[in-house]
Amino acid sequence: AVETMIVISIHVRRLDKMMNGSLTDWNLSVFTLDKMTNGRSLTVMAYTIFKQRDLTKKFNIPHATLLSYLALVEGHYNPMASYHNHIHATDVTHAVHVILKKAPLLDVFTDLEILSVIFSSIIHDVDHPGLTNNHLINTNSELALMYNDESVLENHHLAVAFKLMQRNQCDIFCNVPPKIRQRIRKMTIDMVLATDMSKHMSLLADMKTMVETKKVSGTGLQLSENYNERIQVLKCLLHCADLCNPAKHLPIYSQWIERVMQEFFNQGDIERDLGLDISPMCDRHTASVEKSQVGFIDFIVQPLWETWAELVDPYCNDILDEIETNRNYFQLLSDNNETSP
Ligand SMILES: COc1ccc(-c2ccn(CCC(=O)N3CCOCC3)n2)cc1OC1CCCC1
Ligand SMILES: [Mg+2]
Ligand SMILES: [Zn+2]
Repeated sequence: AVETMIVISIHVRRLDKMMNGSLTDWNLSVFTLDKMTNGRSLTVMAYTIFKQRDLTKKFNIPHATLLSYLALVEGHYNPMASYHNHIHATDVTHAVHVILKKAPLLDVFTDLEILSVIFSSIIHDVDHPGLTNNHLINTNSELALMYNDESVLENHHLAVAFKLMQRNQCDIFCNVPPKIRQRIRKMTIDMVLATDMSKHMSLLADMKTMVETKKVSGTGLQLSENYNERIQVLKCLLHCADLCNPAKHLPIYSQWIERVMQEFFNQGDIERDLGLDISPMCDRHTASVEKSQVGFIDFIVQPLWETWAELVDPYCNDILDEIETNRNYFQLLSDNNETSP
């Protein structure tokens, strides 16, 4: 473990130097970062963000404890999952960090809220089996049995993350007063449970309601002290970051598509072998990758990011433009596949 710490701190220093400033570059390639850090991109990214935001000092987090916990969590992401592995967590953590740096959010959230949403992004898919909630439910899995079919994966990610914190020298909140610890835990549970796709439509509806009321005030984002209002925005922030692939340059976005389809097709293969109905977009023999992405963007990603832009950050147009560019690219591919045999 000691040599891990030394190696990681070398990467952190190198990353800090190399990335200082460009860590807020939306189109940073986490794939390159992961190669550079020998598969430790989550620990290096998270540690660097904690340092840059002074969270270790503000919450009295011992450095060795932070590194131990981050390395432990990173090691509990599933390397066999082509999409839901530690690199996806690096990507979402990085996206949360960059979104929080956007002008209209700079003075909105407290240090506690910032710590909580960054912590949530780090752990939000830990020990993901590379299968969907529906699959786990339909196959009577241990996880579905454990969580009574309700947000099965998301409950599991949370339980694993907090369980790992009980390991020796891994309690990063050891110097945080109990009431504050409880508040971090509550916010983290609320945010990670909200990454369950089955909550997407209600989350979006609540966000649209906020946009309506906010339009009345007409200023930038003014949040009240009300917990429910504040956590609402943080849930959307993490959900947007979780669904940020179509908002990236095509070479990056394409790698994520390859990975998620590999995971989906693997699930479809299992379902075919079990004689179950094959989940939507999971049949490698019939799925249209391009058409699926156009639908994903039109029905989920674009409406979400458009609402986010209205609520939080009118200057989100570069992200909305990227989503539209990517959408049109896959629409074109899909049309061509139709015409040419
Ligand atoms: C790069 O492509 C994707 C990137 C991310 C997602 C995606 C959807 C929902 N989430 C949030 C987590 C979740 O609930 N999932 C995880 C994915 O599987 C469905 C349950 N993430 C889907 C993507 O493509 C799908 C395959 C063709 C169209 C949709
Ligand atoms: Mg998830
Ligand atoms: Zn995720």
